[in-house]
Amino acid sequence: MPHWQNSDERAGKQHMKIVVDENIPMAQRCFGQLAEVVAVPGRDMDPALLKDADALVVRSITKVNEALLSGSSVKFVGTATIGVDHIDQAWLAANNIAFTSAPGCNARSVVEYVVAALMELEVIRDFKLDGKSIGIVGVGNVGSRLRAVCQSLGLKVLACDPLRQAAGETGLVSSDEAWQADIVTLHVPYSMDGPHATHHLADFQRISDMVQGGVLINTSRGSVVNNMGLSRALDQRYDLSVILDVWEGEPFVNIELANQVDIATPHIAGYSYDGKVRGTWMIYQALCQHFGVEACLTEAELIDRKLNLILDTRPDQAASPSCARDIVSRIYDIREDDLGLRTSLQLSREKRAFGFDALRKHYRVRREFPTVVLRGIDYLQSVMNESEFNRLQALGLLME
Ligand SMILES: NC(=O)c1ccc[n+]([C@@H]2O[C@H](COP(=O)([O-])OP(=O)(O)OC[C@H]3O[C@@H](n4cnc5c(N)ncnc54)[C@H](O)[C@@H]3O)[C@@H](O)[C@H]2O)c1
Ligand SMILES: O=C(O)[C@H](O)[C@H](O)COP(=O)(O)O
Repeated sequence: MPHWQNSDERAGKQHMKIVVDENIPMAQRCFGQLAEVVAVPGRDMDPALLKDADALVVRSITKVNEALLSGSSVKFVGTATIGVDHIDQAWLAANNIAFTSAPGCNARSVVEYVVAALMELEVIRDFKLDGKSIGIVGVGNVGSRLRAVCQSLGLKVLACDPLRQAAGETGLVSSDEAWQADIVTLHVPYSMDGPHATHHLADFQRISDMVQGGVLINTSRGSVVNNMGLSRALDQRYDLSVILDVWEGEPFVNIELANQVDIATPHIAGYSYDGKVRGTWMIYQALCQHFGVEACLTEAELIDRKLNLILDTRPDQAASPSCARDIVSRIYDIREDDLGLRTSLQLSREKRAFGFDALRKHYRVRREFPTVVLRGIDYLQSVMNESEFNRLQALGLLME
C-alpha cells in the first residue's frame, strides 16, 4: 500500500479532490494527506462543486442523492455521523459509489446528554431519578450504552427493540411496556417505510397515554416525534416533562413547542469533541482503505491534549460539590445549550435558522466523561451522601 508521508508524495496526490462539510473537525489533517480538501458549508453543497470531486464527506444536514451527485466523478461518500437518513444509499449502490458512515462515533455523547438532562430535571421539576423506570426505545449503539449506565445508576430498564427481538436477542420488552416506564427515551434511526418505520413513532396518543409525571426524551431525529401531536398532548398534560434535542423541520424550530418543553437544545446531543473527532477518524480509515492508502493517523493522535480536562474537587479548589450533578454540570452543562437555543429563538424569523446552525458550528469543546480525570475522590466521598457518590461512580469518570 502506498503510505504518503512526505510532501513530494503528497504533492503528487493533489490531483485528487475531496469535498468536506466545513464543520468536520480535523478534516484537513486527515484528508489533506490524501488529496486537495475543499471545505464548504454543509447546506451549500451543490452539483457544480462536486462535478470533478473524487470523494465527499458530509454531516447530517447534506442530502446526498441523485440530484447532488448525478454526473459527478465522486466514487466515495462518507458521513461522519451515526444517522444515515440523509443518504440515498440505494442510489449510491446502484451507481457504484462506495458509502460509509460512523456507527457509534458519538453514542457516548448522547448517553451523557441524557444523563445530564435527567439530573437537570431534578432541579427544574419536582422529579427524583431514584427508583424510576426508563423505557429505552431502540437498543443499538446509543441505547445499549445507555442501558448499561442506567443500570449502574440503579434505574429499572425496560428496553425495547423489535428488530433485535426478532433476531433472538433476549431481555427486551414490548414497545407498549417500554412506553409505560416513568421515562421514555428514543434511540431509533429515522425511517418512513417498513414494519418498523419510526416516522411519528411518538404521536399524540402514545404521548397522552404516558404515565402520570412521565418524562419523554428525543435525541434521535425530529420526525420520530410528531411535533404537533406532542404540542397538543402537552396542552393537556402539564405533568409530563419533555427534553428535545431534535426537531421536525430543522434548522427551523416550532417555537410554541420549544416553550412547552423543559429542556430544548439545537441537535447537539452527539456533539462531544471526542465523538466528532472519532467520526472524522472513522471516515478517514474507510477512505484510506477505499483508495488503497495506508492510514497513518491513530484516533488518539487526533485528540488535542491541551483540551484534556482535570477536575480538582478538593475544598481548596473550586466550590465544593455536594451532588453528582454538580460534577456533571462542570463537564457538560446542558443549561448552556438550552439557553443558547432559547436565545436564538428570539431572533427575527429569517435569522432563526442561521442561529440554529451557528450554535452548532461554534459549539464549545465538550469532553466525554471517561476522558475526564476527577481528583479528590476521598474528599468527595466524605462530603457526598452515599447515593450521590454511587451515581458519580456510575458515570465512568477517571477517579483519582
Ligand atoms: N441528537 C444527536 O446528536 C444524535 C447523535 C447520534 C445519533 N442520533 C440518532 O440516534 C439514532 C440511533 O443511534 P444508534 O447509534 O443507537 O443507532 P443504531 O443503528 O446503532 O441503533 C438503532 C436501534 O434501533 C432499533 N430500531 C429500529 N426501528 C425500531 C423501532 N421501530 N422500534 C424500536 N427499535 C427500533 C434498531 O433495531 C437498532 O437496534 C441514529 O439513527 C441517529 O439518527 C442522534
Ligand atoms: O447522527 C448523528 O451522528 C448525529 O445526529 C450528529 O451528531 C448530527 O450532527 P450533524 O451531522 O448535523 O452536525
